[in-house]
Order: sequence, then structure tokens, then C-alpha cells
Amino acid sequence: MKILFATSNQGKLSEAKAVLEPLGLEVVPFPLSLIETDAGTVKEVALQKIKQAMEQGYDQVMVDDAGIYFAAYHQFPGVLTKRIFNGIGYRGIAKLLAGENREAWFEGTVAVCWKGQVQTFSGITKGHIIDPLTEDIQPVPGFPFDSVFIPEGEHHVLKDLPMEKRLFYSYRRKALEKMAHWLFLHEKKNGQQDTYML
Ligand SMILES: O=c1nc[nH]c2c1ncn2[C@H]1C[C@H](O)[C@@H](COP(=O)(O)OP(=O)(O)OP(=O)(O)O)O1
Repeated sequence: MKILFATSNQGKLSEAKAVLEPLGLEVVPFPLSLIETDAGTVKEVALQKIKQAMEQGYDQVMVDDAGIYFAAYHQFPGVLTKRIFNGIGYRGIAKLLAGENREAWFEGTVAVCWKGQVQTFSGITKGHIIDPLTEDIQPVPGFPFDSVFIPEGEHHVLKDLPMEKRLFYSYRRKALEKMAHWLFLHEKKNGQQDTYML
């Protein structure tokens, strides 16, 4: 089975491939420019994105919206994560968190449209932001917070963990596994309906 993944983020794409391809689901990336609002939750934004993909005639397609949340602030930066990071970089994040609670978490939602039905799958990864956060940190393409985020129970940032451990902590892996389970159940159910019709 194949699923289209409307994303411009290489990090999301490699993670989706690593999780879904061993389960027998081929991930086909395609760059669809989707408009993201700057308010609401990652789940609301993921639903807006899947709606746009459907309006453009796509089916058997998924999208992903994600962000990081700082315990020191209210619902921030959340859906603004990418824009905030692009605007202020590590230097700005260091200033925002100076002397503040370093706890943080990622939240993400995968939204899928499969043969006309829409479902969402969400997850969270808890952890904290390193202290001090210096300007010379090298960002991971697509995932700049991987270089500064230590998952709960670890001593190293996500970037320095082996792939299996990174996936173990990944909210995206959890969401994608739930999605694959739903897709396979959906397919099985449809298959059974066909048999009944014979
Ligand atoms: O597992 C992750 N590990 C580290 N960082 C992450 C992760 N997941 C999202 N992030 C960060 C990257 C980006 O700064 C923002 C997502 O922004 P977001 O708008 O959802 O994605 P995007 O525009 O890069 O790609 P897309 O074309 O799928 O909308 O959160």
C-alpha cells in the first residue's frame, strides 16, 4: 500500500519512512503548498492542512503538524514554532528561556484522508531544553529543536541519540503507528464488506 505525504520537511519524511515502510506502507512525498494559520492547536492546523489536500483532489494522503511548547510560557511557540525559530534562532530562544523553567514538550498531529475518511492521531514527547543554549549549535535540517531538546529520562539531545532511541521517544512515531493500525483495519473491513457482497 502507498500513502502520499504532503510535507516540505525532510525530517518528517525520513521519520515517516523509517516507521511506516517496515510495516509495509510506502511513503510517497509530494510538495503541496498548504496554508497554515497562526492560531489554534497542532490538531486544528493538521485538520486545515488535510482539508486543503482533499480540496485539491488528493485521497490516500497524510499531513503532519507539530511544534514545541515551553512550560515557561502559555501555549507557546506551538503552531508558531517554525516561524519563531526562523525569526529569532537559538540566540532568541536562549534569551526567552534565560532563568526560566526549561521544561518543554513536542506535540504533533498526523491527519490522514483515506478513501474519503479523515482521522487524526496525536502524540507528545516530554523533555527539557539544554542550559546553556549557545549560538554555535548546529541545527538538524527541518528539526532545529533536535539539537537542544533532551527527552525525559535521557542525558543527550535528540540529535545525539541513535535512530532507534530517537524513534522510541518520538511522538510522531507513536502517531504514525496508530495511523498504520487504523489504515490496516480500514482496509480489512472494506475487504470483508466486498466478500459479503459476493
Ligand atoms: O520531531 C521533531 N523534532 C524536532 N523538531 C520538530 C519535530 N517535529 C516538528 N519539529 C519542529 C520543526 C519545525 O520548526 C516545527 C514544525 O513546523 P510545521 O509547520 O509542522 O512543519 P514544516 O513547515 O517544517 O513542514 P510541513 O511542510 O509538513 O508543514 O516544529
